[in-house]
Amino acid sequence: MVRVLQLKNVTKRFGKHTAVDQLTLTIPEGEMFGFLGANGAGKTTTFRMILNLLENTEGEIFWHGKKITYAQSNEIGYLPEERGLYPKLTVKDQLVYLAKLRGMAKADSVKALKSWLERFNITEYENKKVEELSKGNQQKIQFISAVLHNPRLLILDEPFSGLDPVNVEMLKKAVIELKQSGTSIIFSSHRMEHVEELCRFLCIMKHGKPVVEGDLTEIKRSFRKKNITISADYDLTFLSETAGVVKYQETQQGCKLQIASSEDAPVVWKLLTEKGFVNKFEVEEPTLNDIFIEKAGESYA
Ligand SMILES: Nc1ncnc2c1ncn2[C@@H]1O[C@H](COP(=O)(O)OP(=O)(O)OP(=O)(O)O)[C@@H](O)[C@H]1O
Repeated sequence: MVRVLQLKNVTKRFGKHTAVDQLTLTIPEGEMFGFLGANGAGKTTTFRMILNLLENTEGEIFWHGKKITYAQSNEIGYLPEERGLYPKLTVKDQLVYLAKLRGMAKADSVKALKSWLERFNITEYENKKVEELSKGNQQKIQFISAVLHNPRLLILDEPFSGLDPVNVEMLKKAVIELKQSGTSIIFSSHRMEHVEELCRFLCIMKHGKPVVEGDLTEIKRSFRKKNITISADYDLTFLSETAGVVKYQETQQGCKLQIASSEDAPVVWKLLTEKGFVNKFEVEEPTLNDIFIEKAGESYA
């Protein structure tokens, strides 16, 4: 595995407050890495240190094995959660200017911009001021500004916020294609289903430290199975009162249960079979949302 970026024992303190605490992390090349955490967990602070916008208090950050410097910022694209376009400038002037700051020749940036605008069906906005665009279209422009200079590492913080479902799919497709063409991506989002769909590796932060880290499939396997989907022709509401059942939710075909521990599953099964025929009894892997709630203590349902 080629490592595009490595953080070793990186710490950031603001006065007495430790925002990032001895963080060690590897971002593999050409993969999409989910970087998650509750509000205030230290994600943005970490991004700012990677981008050299903030100095780390302790630890080291490596780019392809060498200490990262400000020069590498040209190889990184950043879509911050706080959007930062100049409202009074036109899309073209602004994006060409930002690409120039990252070392891109004007002719190349104009060409790349036209192709991205076409791809996102917004060619008519090239010479419009940013403030004249809808929120969703501003979001697409901000995305383009992060990718226009063909970065090797792309940091996306809530890239799909404010977009309608059609545009979410459009941006998602663009992100997947960038990954397939070799761009390494750090993806931060509170939308667990997006992370689950897109990321192979992830890290969940809590109070500046990782609490879960690794390959998503392996992470899921290592968590105990606590969700059961049940379908039967008789009334299942008695399960809401059953010991070991933490959550009972009625569905069209029956119910979904969350149990306290995987040992409760055979107990539930026994109770059901005593009552009658069970059409469906499926013990499922936890969702990323379940894992997040358990480990980071916050719900994003
Ligand atoms: N410039 C600063 N000065 C002092 N404290 C800061 C500063 N920037 C961040 N912090 C603190 O550091 C902690 C981590 O903040 P950070 O913005 O990195 O969290 P986050 O994970 O990005 O949260 P969110 O999901 O809400 O964006 C918070 O407690 C925050 O208040």
